[in-house]
Amino acid sequence: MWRPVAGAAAATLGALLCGLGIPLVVQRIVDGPLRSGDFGRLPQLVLLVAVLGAAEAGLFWARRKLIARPTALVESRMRADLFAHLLRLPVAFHDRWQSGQLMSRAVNDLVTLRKYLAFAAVFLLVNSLTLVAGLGILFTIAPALALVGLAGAAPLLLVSYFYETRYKVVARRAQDQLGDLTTVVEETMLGTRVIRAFGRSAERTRTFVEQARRLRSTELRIVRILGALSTALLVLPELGIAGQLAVGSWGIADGRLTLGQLVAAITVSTYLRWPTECIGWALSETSTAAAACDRYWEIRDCPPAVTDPARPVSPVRPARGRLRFENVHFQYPGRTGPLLRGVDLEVRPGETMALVGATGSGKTTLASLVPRLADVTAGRVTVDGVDVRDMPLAELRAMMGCAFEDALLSSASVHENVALGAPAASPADVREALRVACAEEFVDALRPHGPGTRVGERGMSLSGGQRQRLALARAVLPRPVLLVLDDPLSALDLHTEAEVERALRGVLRDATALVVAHRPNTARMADRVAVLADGRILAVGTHRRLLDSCAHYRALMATPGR
Ligand SMILES: Nc1ncnc2c1ncn2[C@@H]1O[C@H](COP(=O)(O)OP(=O)(O)OP(=O)(O)O)[C@@H](O)[C@H]1O
Repeated sequence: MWRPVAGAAAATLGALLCGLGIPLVVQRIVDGPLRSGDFGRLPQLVLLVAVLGAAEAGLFWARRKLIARPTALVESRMRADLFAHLLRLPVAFHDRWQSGQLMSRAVNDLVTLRKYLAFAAVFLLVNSLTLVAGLGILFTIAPALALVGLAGAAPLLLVSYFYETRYKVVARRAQDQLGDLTTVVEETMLGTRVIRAFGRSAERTRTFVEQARRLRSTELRIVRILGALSTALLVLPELGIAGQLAVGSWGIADGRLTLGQLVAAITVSTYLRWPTECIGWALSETSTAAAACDRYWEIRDCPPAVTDPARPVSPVRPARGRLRFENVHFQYPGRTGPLLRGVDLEVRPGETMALVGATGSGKTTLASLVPRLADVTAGRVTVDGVDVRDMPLAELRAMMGCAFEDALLSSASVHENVALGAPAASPADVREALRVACAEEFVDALRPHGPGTRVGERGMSLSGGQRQRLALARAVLPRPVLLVLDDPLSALDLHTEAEVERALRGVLRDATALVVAHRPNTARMADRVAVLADGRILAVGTHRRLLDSCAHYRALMATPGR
């Protein structure tokens, strides 16, 4: 990768040197043929100017071609790395961060970085070298004129520093505001049903316009800063050139300078205006790229909370599926006090345990500790006696099937969605899972391709109950030893619920299952029920026995809608 980068830098340097060579030939023409009237060598010198000009253009073209591939590679590698990292970060991280901010970092900021590496960084390096080389040439042509030019350009350093510090702050603000704007668009598109149903379209539009207005005013500020900077970059060298003309004319009158020296010096100075301007632009791009880098590393530096163990312990083979929570404590970062404070619970091999509790009591959280979507703060969760934190993550997750309340599907086909956890599954396997989840009939009726039909973004072309049945099919497809189902029947009508229940019983017989349950029907289906209250297991028993012995359970089951 470094070869094309070095090649590109060499090509740019060569191009700029060709450009700088032209004034030297011009000096020869003015002080030679034009002065003496002997035009014999003029065609060669003119040809040399043309060759240098053509070489300059050709080398610029080569630079562009050479740099494109490595910078695109850097961009795509960084993006892939960030994406993989995002998937390793804890669920709590994603709950905290706006997805628009993450998207703008994974997409826009990396485009900014690629453009910087492809253009600005190379230009910054090469133009700085050109400036040094140009000044060297100026000094060899006419030291006095070089000093005058330098005096004109020196204040540029101060001016650049002044504007760059301001630009840096505003560039970062613009990138953050772009992230906020992306979030508004994303949330609005995802929540379009709710927004329209509650008549909030006008308000969302106002929010969007307000955010866009803020971004616009920040961008206008950027334009003002860059405008002032580029004016300074244009005017100050011009003043230097004016000074060179004045001092040069005086020198010619005095006989200390030749006309050729003055023309060459002015040509070099004029030529150096572009690198000077370019350095100003490249410095502002450096600030933008630095802000993009900061934003990238802000995410990349977040440590993944759930990682593979240093010394992994393989799950017991053949797995029996004994699931135990031993004195489990859990606290969400930033929350006061633990949510779970000493949960002890055992789910025997092949047993279905329903988990019941008031809203917000921590049922989903407790269930999510099994596939390690989060890790316990204290205590441990074991499968067949092995702490889940000691098992290789892939092996742990391969032995279990999960279905969550929100039944999230991606905009792929039904088959791809169901086979998410078992990509090698055959159409027959998928059909069997669909049968278990009572989804076969509606899936076959999907047009145009039945199970090959795409389900739209987040599966929104399906009803809530249909999505839930597909999520259930996805959980049972690999025939897992352990099933974690978070209220898998909540969006089903009573008739479908009874059907899915019947089919589920078959699957649940072969697996150990922890099922978060809100409805009595789901709880009744379980062998035993655990009641979660105040961060602990209040009671464990059969549905019938708990109805008789546990007032809290009775109250939960009596709540309308359960
Ligand atoms: N990522 C998070 N960060 C901080 N707090 C969270 C997070 N996720 C959930 N909580 C809080 O933890 C508590 C328990 O949430 P959880 O979803 O586990 O409850 P639940 O019993 O499953 O509720 P429900 O029956 O309504 O689904 C709630 O007060 C919730 O606000």
